[in-house]
Amino acid sequence: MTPTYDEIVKAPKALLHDHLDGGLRPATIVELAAEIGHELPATDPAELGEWFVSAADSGSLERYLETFSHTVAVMQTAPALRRVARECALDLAADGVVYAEVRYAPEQHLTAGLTLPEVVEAVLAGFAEGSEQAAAAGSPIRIGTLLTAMRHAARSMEIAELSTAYRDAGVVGFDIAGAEAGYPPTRHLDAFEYLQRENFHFTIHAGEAFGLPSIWQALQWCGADRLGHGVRIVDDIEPGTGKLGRLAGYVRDKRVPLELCPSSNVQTGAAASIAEHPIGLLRDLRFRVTVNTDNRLMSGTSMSREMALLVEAFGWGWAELQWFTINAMKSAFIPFDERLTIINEVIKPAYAKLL
Ligand SMILES: O=c1[nH]cnc2c1ncn2[C@H]1C[C@H](O)[C@@H](CO)O1
Ligand SMILES: [Zn+2]
Repeated sequence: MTPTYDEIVKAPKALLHDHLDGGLRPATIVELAAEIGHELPATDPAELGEWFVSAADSGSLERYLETFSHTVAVMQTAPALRRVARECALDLAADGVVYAEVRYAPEQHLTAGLTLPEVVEAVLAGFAEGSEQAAAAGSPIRIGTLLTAMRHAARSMEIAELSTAYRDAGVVGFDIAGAEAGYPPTRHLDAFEYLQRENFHFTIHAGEAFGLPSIWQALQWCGADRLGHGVRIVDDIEPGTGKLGRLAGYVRDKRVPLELCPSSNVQTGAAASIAEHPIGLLRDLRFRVTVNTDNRLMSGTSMSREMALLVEAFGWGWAELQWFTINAMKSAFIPFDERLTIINEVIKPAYAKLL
């Protein structure tokens, strides 16, 4: 039986790659912008939502990223950050996401005078509040935070230290994001080496707008646990035969998790369409594939919508959706026993009824 969108919403899902500043409710942006006098391209929430999707639909990562100036602008105070985080937890839970790792770059939220710890604490408080409300409403969700450093900037060591300082308070990992071409991950090698010495976890946006050298550096120089996107690994797979080059072989053999984000890739030009997205090939070749939203606002999407699009494009069923979900849970940055509990007590029993 082909899973329908409504059925997919009800099934438990796990999400590893979602940006806090890429998932605001349009109505919240309108309210927060009015409070601080920030000018928006539209003040009607529905229109604003459409504006984000069409502006992000740009064919280039750089232009896609320009849309974040409006979301980041309204996330500069503790109450605003807390609200955005609370609503993020509620929206993900309402979509049936039971485990999510949500990321954002604390260094982008300092323009009104907050300190880095104040930013982190406001977001953690918002996630805690939202998760409590979601559980009370019957949709429990566990949220782990990833702190991102911007790859064009020079604060990665500071953000890495901030991540480990809050590791027992809900921060489960570190990431770098932003324009990829011209900003290789090795620029931040000191931060990654620090995190390795601290036995901490990190993922790196790599292989999205730039190809194999970026993936190779992220893994072999920086020691990334996972790849944010990583979709360009297909450049190391021979068309037709599926023969893997050395790097693709390494990624598959080591079960390196790929945080694939289909709709986002179509918008930035990393994939021509959902149907032509390399996720089909990567899944057939049994890479450790996960499905993610990246930026729900900019893509007008949700975890359930991404899965429904894949079901439609590739004819996949519950077996594949369960596989993606378990892959994500296996690749999460929370402790092994906690991952196993979610797999065995939440995910498997629910999919057993659907399969
Ligand atoms: O897909 C992406 N690639 C690179 N950078 C991204 C992507 N989505 C969001 N970002 C950036 C813009 C945000 O302001 C920042 C932190 O979440 O991360
Ligand atoms: Zn991303």
